[in-house]
Amino acid sequence: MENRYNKALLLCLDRQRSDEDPDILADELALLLANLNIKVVGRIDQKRISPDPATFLGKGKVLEARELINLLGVNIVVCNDSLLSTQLHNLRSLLGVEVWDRPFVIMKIFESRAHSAEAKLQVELAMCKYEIPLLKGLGKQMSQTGGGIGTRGPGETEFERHRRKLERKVVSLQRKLEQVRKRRCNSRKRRKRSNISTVAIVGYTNSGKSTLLRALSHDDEIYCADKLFATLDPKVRRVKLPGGKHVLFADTVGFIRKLPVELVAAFRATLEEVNEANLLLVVIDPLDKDPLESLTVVEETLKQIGAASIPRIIVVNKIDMIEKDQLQSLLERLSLPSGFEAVPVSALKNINISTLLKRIESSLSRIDSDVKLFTDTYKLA
Ligand SMILES: Nc1nc2c(ncn2[C@@H]2O[C@H](COP(=O)(O)OP(=O)(O)OP(=O)(O)O)[C@@H](O)[C@H]2O)c(=O)[nH]1
Ligand SMILES: [Mg+2]
Repeated sequence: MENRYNKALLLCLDRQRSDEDPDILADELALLLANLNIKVVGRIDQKRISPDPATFLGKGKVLEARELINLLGVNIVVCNDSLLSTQLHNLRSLLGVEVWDRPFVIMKIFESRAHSAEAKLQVELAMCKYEIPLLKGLGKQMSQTGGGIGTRGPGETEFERHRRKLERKVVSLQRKLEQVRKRRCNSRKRRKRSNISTVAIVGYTNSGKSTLLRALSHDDEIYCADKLFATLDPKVRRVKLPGGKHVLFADTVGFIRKLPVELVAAFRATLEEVNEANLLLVVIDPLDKDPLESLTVVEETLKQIGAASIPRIIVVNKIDMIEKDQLQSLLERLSLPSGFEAVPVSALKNINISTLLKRIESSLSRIDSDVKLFTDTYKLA
């Protein structure tokens, strides 16, 4: 776990877009950093339509940041958005401390959680893909300014050499991951042949997906924890539904606002499990600052990975933690935009799990009969 840095200053750009609440984004970034044992000690905000191309926030705000860094003993600055290579390196040299952006923070957490060979490969690929564009142009910039960051850094050729090394590594990692994809693809094909339906459990990170898999499968070995991205090696469990039919429940890697594209691409092998599911359980955490906005993020990510058209059941989890009227109002707010009826449960306290199983069973049989109707019509045509 990263502990070289422990006191962070946030640089927050408020683009004033209605779908982005700057406070939610900043609080979430602080939580992400807390998962790396880094404490946020200060925050600088700026309302701007777009970031400053050279320094992310404007020059005045960067000077303000420099003062705060000295005053508060900050050793890392974190921006609440993606940084371009120029912005990253300018900020590092102007502020004199390490600078990260939000995608990098998420990748550092993934890196710290990756234990299996497959998860490690996927995170390594994402890291390389993230680093390459940051190195592009840096060599030129360094040679023009006559050195590296500060006065000592490597010159153009060294950056170029490093970039080429990373590019070769990407090719070799992609080759290895292709083998993983093929293996997973074959096991999915076997499952399909055995005619067993798969239900994927998706949702925001820490919403209780793995706990729900535990409750559905009665397998206490499944790893659950109060931390972001606890699951990077999702498990699949076979469960008997009340009517006697068996299904497979597949846990998945959690989603988050602005999940780095490099990670989505690298975790393709894992995320393909979602694409091929017959039904999705979309888990919502009512303790979230804005559960509906989190649901929108999940829906957008599902679209991004090509799983938007899979039928789904919304599962409002952790109902043991909220009042009845709070739940009622959430259920009402959910039914309108999503058009799906939601099932309230507590995965931890085993509340309403049997109702959920019945709902899953009836949804699957409806899907089966729709597929049959489609196939029969197709055969007749
Ligand atoms: N009170 C309460 N806590 C719950 C419930 N379900 C899950 N939790 C807690 O929420 C935290 C996260 O649970 P996980 O099941 O690991 O969440 P996840 O969605 O798999 O998280 P990631 O794998 O990190 O994306 C744990 O501390 C669980 O004990 C619930 O129904 N009630
Ligand atoms: Mg999990």
